Amino acid sequence: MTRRLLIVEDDPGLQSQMRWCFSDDIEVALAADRESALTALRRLEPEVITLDLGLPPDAGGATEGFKLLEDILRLAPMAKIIVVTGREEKENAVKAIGMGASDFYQKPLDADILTFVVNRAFRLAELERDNRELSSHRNGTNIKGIVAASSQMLTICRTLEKVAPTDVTTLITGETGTGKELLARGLHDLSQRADKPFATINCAAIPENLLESELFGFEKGSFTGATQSKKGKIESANGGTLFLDEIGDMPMALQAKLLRFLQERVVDRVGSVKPIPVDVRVVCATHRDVRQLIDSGDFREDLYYRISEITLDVPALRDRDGDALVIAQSLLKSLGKQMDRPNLAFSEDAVAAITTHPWPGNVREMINKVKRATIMADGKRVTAADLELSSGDGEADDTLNLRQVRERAERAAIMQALQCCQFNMAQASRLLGITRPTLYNLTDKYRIETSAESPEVRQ
Ligand SMILES: Nc1ncnc2c1ncn2[C@@H]1O[C@H](COP(=O)(O)OP(=O)(O)OP(=O)(O)O)[C@@H](O)[C@H]1O
Repeated sequence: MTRRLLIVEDDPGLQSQMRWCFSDDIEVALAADRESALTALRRLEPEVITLDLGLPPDAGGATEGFKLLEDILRLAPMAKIIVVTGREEKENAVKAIGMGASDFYQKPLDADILTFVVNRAFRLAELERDNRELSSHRNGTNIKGIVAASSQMLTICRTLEKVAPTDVTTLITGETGTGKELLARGLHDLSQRADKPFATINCAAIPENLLESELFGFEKGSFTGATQSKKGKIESANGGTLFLDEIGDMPMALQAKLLRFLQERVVDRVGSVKPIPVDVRVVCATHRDVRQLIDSGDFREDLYYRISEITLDVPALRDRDGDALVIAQSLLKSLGKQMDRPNLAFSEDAVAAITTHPWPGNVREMINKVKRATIMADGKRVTAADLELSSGDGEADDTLNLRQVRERAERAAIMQALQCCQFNMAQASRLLGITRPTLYNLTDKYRIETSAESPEVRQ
């Protein structure tokens, strides 16, 4: 890959001396003032810039150089800037480093030292780039099954990774299908309890009269039909994690019993007076607004404080910037493989529809739609109609602001171009009419996978 260097120097003699310090494998652009430097910056997108602070109209001072430094830091924050100063200008060099320059070089020119400093800056830029690529390939998270690119979801994942090794009782809230159960499993998998049981109980799915014995177990003869004693879910999770799904639907009478368990860490089986100590980590989830349930008298406030030592509020899919498309791509890939239809790709109208649909059923709704589309698609293109979505145009949310609209359109166009070119960056950048470095910057910005090998979604 060609390295690109911008030399900003107003002295023509020094310009050509510096130019000849670098071999052919470095593409060099020269600029003698702020304006031409900014033009070259946009055109070349250099990884490294040498910047003489003494530029016209203040060739004897450094005001113009500092203004340019600020511009570059704003326009190309990843570029490595080496400020070039005179012997007596140590203070300016220190100030420039403080502002964000990565290194400085003092005149008079010494070819060996200059090439050394510049090569070191290139190396640093490359390492940082590799690092960014690695973290985007890691898909930003260590949580199995979670595909996420949005800052909203990545923040949740980072918090979860911190909370997982502790034993704090965690409440996960969010709309249906947002991934609460997946995150609860993630908490378990990343904890020291990972090789112990993960027991789940859905408090809304079990009739009230059975829930108590399901949770706490029962002794033989404690009720008609109890022909032998049985452990409850809490006991069966001993050593591991107990996941109480839809905790907001737990009947009041049981809430009191659960509270006692959380306080004393013993269970009383139905029909027994002998408390049994149990060591479990408790994770709860609900799609309901627990505060409202407390206000309406349907949920105990003291229990709420017990279960929400840490709360993770999982945002709806429509509120995560860019996740819908990344998850849809991942689903298409894994479902395509499962259904023996590899190499399926979304058409332009499908990309637009995925990005603008509000996804009231969140990822679960998306799984159903992509599954259907994988079956229905003719040829290799999956259209909005295959997904049973209208094609996006005119459907955009009224609340969208111009920046969001622009970003969504930009992301959709990039995804489309990458798919058309089988993720060949050079071809995709030509198709989009931008330079390859710009395309890399945009894929970094939107955390778009730049290879066809994107991670997969579990169903
Ligand atoms: N970020 C994600 N990446 C990939 N798959 C996801 C993601 N979030 C959820 N899923 C998938 O979506 C489906 C629904 O997720 P999950 O059951 O965890 O949601 P939930 O919030 O617990 O739903 P509910 O409230 O209805 O119980 C699952 O198949 C899950 O694997």
